[in-house]
Amino acid sequence: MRISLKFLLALLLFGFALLATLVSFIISKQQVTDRVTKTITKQLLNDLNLIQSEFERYIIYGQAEGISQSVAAKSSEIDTLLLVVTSPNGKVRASTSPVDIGKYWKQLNYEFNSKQYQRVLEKNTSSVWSSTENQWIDGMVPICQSNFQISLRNQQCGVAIYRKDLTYKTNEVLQGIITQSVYIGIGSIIGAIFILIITHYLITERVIKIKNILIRWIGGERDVQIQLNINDELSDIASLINELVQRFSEEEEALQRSEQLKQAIINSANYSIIATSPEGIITSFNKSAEYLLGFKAEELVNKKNPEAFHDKHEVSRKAEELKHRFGIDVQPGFDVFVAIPSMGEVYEDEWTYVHKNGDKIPVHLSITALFNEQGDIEGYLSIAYDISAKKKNERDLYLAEKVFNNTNEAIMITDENLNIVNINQAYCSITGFSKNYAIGKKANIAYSGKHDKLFYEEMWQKIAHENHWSGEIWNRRKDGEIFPTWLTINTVRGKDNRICNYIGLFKDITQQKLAAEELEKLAYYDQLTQLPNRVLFNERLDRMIIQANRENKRFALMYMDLNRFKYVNDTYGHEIGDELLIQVAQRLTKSVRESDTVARLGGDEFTIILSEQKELINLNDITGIANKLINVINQPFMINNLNLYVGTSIGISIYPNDGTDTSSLCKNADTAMYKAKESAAANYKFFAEYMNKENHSRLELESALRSAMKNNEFSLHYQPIINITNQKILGFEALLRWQHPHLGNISPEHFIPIAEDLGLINELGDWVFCHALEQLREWKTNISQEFYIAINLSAKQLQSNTLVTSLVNTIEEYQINPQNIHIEITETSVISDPEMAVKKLKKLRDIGFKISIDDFGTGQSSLNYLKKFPINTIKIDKTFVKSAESDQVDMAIVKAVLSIAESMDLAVVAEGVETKSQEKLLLGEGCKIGQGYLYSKPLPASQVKQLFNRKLRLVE
Ligand SMILES: Nc1nc2c(ncn2[C@@H]2O[C@H](COP(=O)(O)O[C@H]3[C@@H](O)[C@H](n4cnc5c(=O)[nH]c(N)nc54)O[C@@H]3COP(=O)(O)O)[C@@H](O)[C@H]2O)c(=O)[nH]1
Repeated sequence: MRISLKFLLALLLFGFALLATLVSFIISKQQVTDRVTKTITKQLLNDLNLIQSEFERYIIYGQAEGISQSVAAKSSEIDTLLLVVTSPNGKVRASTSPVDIGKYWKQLNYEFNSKQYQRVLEKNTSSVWSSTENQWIDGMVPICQSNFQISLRNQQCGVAIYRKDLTYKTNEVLQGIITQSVYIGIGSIIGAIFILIITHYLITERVIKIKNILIRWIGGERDVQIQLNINDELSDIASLINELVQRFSEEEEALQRSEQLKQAIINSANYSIIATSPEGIITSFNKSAEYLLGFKAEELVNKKNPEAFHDKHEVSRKAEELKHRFGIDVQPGFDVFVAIPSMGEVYEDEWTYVHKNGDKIPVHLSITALFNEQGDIEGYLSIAYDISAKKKNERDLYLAEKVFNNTNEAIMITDENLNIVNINQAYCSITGFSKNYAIGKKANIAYSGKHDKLFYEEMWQKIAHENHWSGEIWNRRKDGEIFPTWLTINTVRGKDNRICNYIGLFKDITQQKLAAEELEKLAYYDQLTQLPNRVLFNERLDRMIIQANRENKRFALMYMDLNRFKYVNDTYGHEIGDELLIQVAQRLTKSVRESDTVARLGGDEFTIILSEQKELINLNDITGIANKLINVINQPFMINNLNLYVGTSIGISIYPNDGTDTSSLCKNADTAMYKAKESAAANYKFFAEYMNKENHSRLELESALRSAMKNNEFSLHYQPIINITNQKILGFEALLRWQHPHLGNISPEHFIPIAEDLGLINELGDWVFCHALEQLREWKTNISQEFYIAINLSAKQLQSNTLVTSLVNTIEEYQINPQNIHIEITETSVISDPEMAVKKLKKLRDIGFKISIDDFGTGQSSLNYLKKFPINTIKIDKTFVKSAESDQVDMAIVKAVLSIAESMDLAVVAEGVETKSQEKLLLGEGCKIGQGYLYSKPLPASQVKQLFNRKLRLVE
């Protein structure tokens, strides 16, 4: 039970006041009682003496009634309780209580003391005594009847018994004492209150103040101070407390700082620090532990270790290990961690922590028990750090050792002076040197001598600067064989950055090199001719341009393809074609210098880079080389007992005149080659700017051609085909004309190839076919004479899958008999796919169309065609007709054609008959049909009708 000081003080003061009052009252009361008793006793003795003398006088003088009167008088006195006077016989003579008179004194019920009575009589003296409870005082005095001369023995005496009230007097005095005590009590209380007030201000209130300040201080307020206004012992105590508090605060602050420092150290430690209670409850969990385990401290503090972040299987395993290692009984659980620390030793082992995300982290764990002064364990401290890197290093080292010993690549480790420190098994196997032999020797034990001093100087310079070198190097085996390797050298530097080791790693690349060479051949060389292919050609041309540019030189590039190669290929098969290409490659290579590059770009296309040594290339030299090349290619090729003839066309571009880059040089040489092909005169051509202009005008034509059809710029002209013997018109050849609004008349020789290239030829061909048939239908209604229309089909048209259907649809549409249509094809148009051409032409012939071979003799003419193809007519090319008179060969060709045609029952039309003498010559050789300006130029349809009305031979 808590009693406040204030209350206790008040209680004590008031208690003390009451007690003092009470004690004073009791003491006063006793004193008063004694004093009153003494006074009354004295007074009683006095009264007894008076009574004795008075009553004995009454008796002596025989005035006994005086006794009764005196007794009666006494009874009125306030303190008289009783006055009895007895006679010598003991009977009551007088009494304050009349009823007693006459009674024997013993009979009276007043508790008289009989012994005192006897004694008073015997001794003749008065006697006084008080009642047991001090209620009254009895006094006895003898009352004798004789005078004083009478012997006492003979005297006859009674007794006067006088009882005085003590209580009255006592009460009267007590009343005063009580009043006095009340005053004392009140005074005491007032005094107590006063003391209490004084005490409150001087002590209680200040003690409470001290208490409150202390409470605030305990509550955490450190800047509070006890300020007491009176300078006394309490203020001394306050000062002492202030000082104490001050010191305590300072110590506490220091402690806090030290705690914070400790916590900061713990938190900033790279180690995970976890403290637990002796039972394994986590009490502290530092930042590193949070980082390592992914848990926040508040998630694990108060949780039981090891459940939180240990793998229970590992815990069980470690328990078993501890049992075996130390023979101690360890339960799987917290016990595993503390079994050794609880014996006062540090437990260290490798463990696996389980991160919050489930990751396993290998750690080095050490656990120490924390003992208090009594030697009891207060808890445990576990310090752990992540050893993943160490583990990885160990693994890496293990792997490195495995790799070192098991790799197929040779490894050599030297010290900084290039003394061999170690070599692996692969090194021994590749070089033949044993470990025992190699270790301690210099790194160049496998020196091949194949590289010069500069090579090694550059290599070591690079290693010194870049710590690394790799490249191809030749080494020598123990048996002396040298072999290529791909070597990598790395340096190992110490902490002071000085080289402490070199690591050389190489593999035997003999096979790789062979394969690479093979690959290079595949990549850079044409497999058929072994000449550089397009890739290598481009590289060399690039290099050539760079070199020529640097040295301010010129060089020539030749583009060439073979004439009639396709014919050979198609006629004799690919094997012959391939062999021809091989021989061409050989001849070309032999015809130029080694420093020149002869390349095959594909098919029958070859290029030659003439790496001119002189400062300025001599055009005459190039011409000479071109002629030489043409000449060697013109020589017959003997393949499989066949004498094959092919020619070549060469286009030449010169660096830097005709281009300063590969693309323009190639393009221009190619253009020149096509020009050479077109030109009958020379089989080589230097590129000239005009060729580009021609190319430009081709582009212009292409664009114009695309819109010509819808602009109605095409028309057909018709040239009659004449029976020379009677000058009658047998038919007309429909010839396409293109009248461009700005470019004027454009020859079909120019635009037909372009239309083929642009894919417009089928549309254009259909247009020609429709218009020619429409015209024929019209003529048929107006002209009675029977004649046919010859219509030209280009090679591309012949390849079209819809050709036959399209022609059939058109003849049906215009109701024309196919017998009246002569389809003219050239030899070259069937060459690309002769089988397809035969099939199509047979279909057309079966339908009823007539087939003519145009320009016969100019292409790869072959009697095979005449035999295989379903031909009705051969048209001898105008070049033969033109020069038949002057050129015997041409004349022979004309004759041969006429003879073959006759034997095969084919009609022959001589083209380009311009003169009468040509007509005569042809007629003389049996050629009965002609076409040419001698009879008529190609005319528009409107003028054709007149041809029937007047004599032919418009051109003389
Ligand atoms: N696929 C198609 N080819 C066509 C078509 N129209 C014409 N052509 C072919 O274009 C080439 C050039 O034709 P063209 O300029 O019309 O020349 C023809 C005649 O004008 C010309 N000729 C006729 N007689 C003489 C002569 O006495 N002397 C002389 N110098 N030239 C003459 O010959 C060309 C006809 O030759 P050919 O076709 O070989 O019978 C030409 O190859 C045409 O085939 C067409 O619609 N489609």
